[in-house]
Amino acid sequence: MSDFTLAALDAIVAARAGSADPASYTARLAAGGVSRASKKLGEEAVETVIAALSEDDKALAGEAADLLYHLLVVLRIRGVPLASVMAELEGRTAQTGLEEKAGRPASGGA
Ligand SMILES: N=c1c2ncn([C@@H]3O[C@H](COP(=O)(O)OP(=O)(O)OP(=O)(O)O)[C@@H](O)[C@H]3O)c2ncn1[C@@H]1O[C@H](COP(=O)(O)O)[C@@H](O)[C@H]1O
Repeated sequence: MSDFTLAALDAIVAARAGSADPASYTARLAAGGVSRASKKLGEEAVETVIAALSEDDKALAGEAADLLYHLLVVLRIRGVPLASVMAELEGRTAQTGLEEKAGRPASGGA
């Protein structure tokens, strides 16, 4: 299993979105603004659904990768840190009391 993380991809997206490199797809997408990037995100979401319903596992993994990448770009353009999304997910896990099953110690306290 790969050690590559969403946080590592987010760091790459941050660096590329802030660059003026004309070869960078991320830079071009970020320069296009939230409207264009959100449209791309929607297209990737639809392609992921189609892959889930009618394509093989490799195709689904590819579309899911496109979807996560474009989501990170939209979050970056909007200035919403990935950490905020992870904190939201962590909070939901804590609410259900399943932290230990997720491989994390319970947060303790009362
Ligand atoms: N993970 C990705 C990634 N996933 C998808 N894509 C790009 O997303 C685009 C989506 O494909 P489409 O066919 O829908 O889009 P398109 O027709 O090329 O583009 P549009 O004109 O429709 O916008 C492709 O150009 C892919 O290359 C990505 N581009 C970049 N990354 C990561 O970002 C890093 C930096 O990339 P650059 O910004 O290009 O240097 C890379 O090293 C990767 O780690």
